[in-house]
Amino acid sequence: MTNLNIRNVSYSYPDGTLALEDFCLSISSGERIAIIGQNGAGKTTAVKLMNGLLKPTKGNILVGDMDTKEYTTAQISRKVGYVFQNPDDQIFHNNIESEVRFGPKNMGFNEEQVDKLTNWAMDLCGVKNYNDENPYNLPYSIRKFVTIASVLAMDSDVIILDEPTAGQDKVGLERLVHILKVLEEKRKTVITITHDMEFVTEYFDRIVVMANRKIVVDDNVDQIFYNHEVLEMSMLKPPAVTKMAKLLSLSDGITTQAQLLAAISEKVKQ
Ligand SMILES: Nc1ncnc2c1ncn2[C@@H]1O[C@H](COP(=O)(O)OP(=O)(O)OP(=O)(O)O)[C@@H](O)[C@H]1O
Repeated sequence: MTNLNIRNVSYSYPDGTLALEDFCLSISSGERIAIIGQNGAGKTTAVKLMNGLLKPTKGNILVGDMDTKEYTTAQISRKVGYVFQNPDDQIFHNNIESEVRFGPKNMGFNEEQVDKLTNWAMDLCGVKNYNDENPYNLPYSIRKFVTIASVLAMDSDVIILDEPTAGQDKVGLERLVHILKVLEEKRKTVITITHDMEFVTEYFDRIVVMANRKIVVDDNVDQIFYNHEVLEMSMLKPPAVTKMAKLLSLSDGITTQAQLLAAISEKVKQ
């Protein structure tokens, strides 16, 4: 069980760019959160701070009772795993199994545990068949699943996925949804950054909307996509399901396909 507490955090990159300003967020163990918002809002910076890759310029981040400023990135990533937006920024072995084994091995798991975690993660992410391949010879979508497997194999309590649906076809999306279900069963905390609103509404409960280095809203899905002011401010487009529900003059709060179908069949009955 690892809670995250981000307290009044600001972050400036070495060139002076202020990417995050007075950012506050508390995440309880087991939550499923999507962070959304315009390009450059500070989403990736925020999650890199949660996993200790970056350290706050001001304020503090507590991962459980560990202040990220007092621990190395390797120590924090035992609790918070981060799957990079671009797999090529993460992969550094020329063989998939070595890539996936690296994390659990370095975390001090014994050989048997490393084998078990590596096999489980490679299987779940569908990359076992590519075992002996050099990851760089594989398509982008598969490379992304290699990086997801590498993070899952570390068995951290919190898993952060940066744009996991980017470049995925139907098969990839189905695999991703299956992975999310398995993580939910294991009561892992899942945080995703995404521009894919269908993905947000179907699989996440709590939405954090960012704009201009700050959080502008932190709420449930239905509260966000029916709030015109928030949509304008954060330049978000509501999911197709919500647009259709509005066109059909159905009740507010419809964000998933199941809700849309239920509302239409209710209307037909009337
Ligand atoms: N290494 C860096 N050095 C300097 N500025 C950076 C660096 N990385 C990001 N920035 C800047 O920090 C701000 C926040 O960037 P960040 O990547 O966190 O935003 P984001 O919301 O994740 O954007 P996107 O949706 O485009 O990925 C932007 O102005 C960006 O240009």
